[in-house]
Amino acid sequence: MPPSDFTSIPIIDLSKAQNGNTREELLEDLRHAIINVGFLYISNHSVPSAVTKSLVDALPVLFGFSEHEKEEVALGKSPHFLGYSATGAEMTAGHADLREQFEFATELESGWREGQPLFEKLRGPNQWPSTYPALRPIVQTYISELTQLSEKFLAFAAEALSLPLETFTPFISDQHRLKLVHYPASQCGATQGVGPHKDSSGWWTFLLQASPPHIKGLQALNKHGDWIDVPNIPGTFVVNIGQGFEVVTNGVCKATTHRVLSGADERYSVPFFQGMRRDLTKEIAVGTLKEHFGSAAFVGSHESDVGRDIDSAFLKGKYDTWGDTQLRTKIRSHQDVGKRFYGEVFEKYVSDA
Ligand SMILES: O=C(O)CCC(=O)C(=O)O
Ligand SMILES: [Fe+2]
Repeated sequence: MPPSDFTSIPIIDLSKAQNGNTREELLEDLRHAIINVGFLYISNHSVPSAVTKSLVDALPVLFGFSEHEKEEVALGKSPHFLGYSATGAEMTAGHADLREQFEFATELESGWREGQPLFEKLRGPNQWPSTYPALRPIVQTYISELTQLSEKFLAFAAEALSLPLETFTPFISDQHRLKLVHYPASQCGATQGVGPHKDSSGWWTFLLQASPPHIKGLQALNKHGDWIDVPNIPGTFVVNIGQGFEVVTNGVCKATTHRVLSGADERYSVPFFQGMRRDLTKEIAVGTLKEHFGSAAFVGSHESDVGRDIDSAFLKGKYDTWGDTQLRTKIRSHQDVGKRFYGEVFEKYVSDA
């Protein structure tokens, strides 16, 4: 069986890094996971359990908001695509997703000025619900912890791929995004919570499955086309590769397709999308590590892959920077925001194949 035909998701214990004897084992396991699976759990990650618990406890409160309270922070009002979107507002793989979500990001001022690239408008403040002031510190603490964890993880990833620890740091954005997601119980058997996709928001995704372990839903696709369950293992985060990282590693580390099935139980989850620098050009993204990832050390991992072509809107599209591609993706999935705040490029971005 080729190594990429995984049938379960590996668990990487980050505490192994503290001991010289187990560190090599950790790096070897990680190398296998990021080259051959694209999905993994991390345990002993050092994010305090009190931080995750506060966030998990906030979810039923937040999603229990009245329509009026949700409307107060509607994503449709934000040029930065931050806020609440209702069930059915998003489509994946041609079907409406059965989920509602609040999107937050690293808290930033909107400093866009005339003459700057339009994608700089993606940067800007969150919308905080006025009736739930306790939410802001909970979300901000969580974003700050996950920012640190994701940076620490990138250093491990670099080491596992035989690169200097800081290699990936210059690609990281000042803005990371966090979605609080609620999949309502489905009335009619298993339906699409979110359809098959690869994460397009950037580098890596760090997902907290925020419902009890018996509630399943997340699945990853292996090379045989089998859907492999990714159950909630308490105390872990699920980590998966985004399309940006796939591009920078020249396709050696693939963004793995995944989906969520909704079922008889409602489910909560919280993906943190580590952001990629908006002004990153294709030339730098592809060129910087081309030689390293084209070397013989990675040939074995390539050969059984059907699609050596990287399936990336960034590479396929007509836009030169990651920021332009991100803006296009956001406008296409939230056309009301696109029309309202990005009228000058709306038609171009939406009609462009
Ligand atoms: O809810 C989940 O478990 C995964 C969500 C997801 O894949 C996404 O939002 O990109
Ligand atoms: Fe995803």
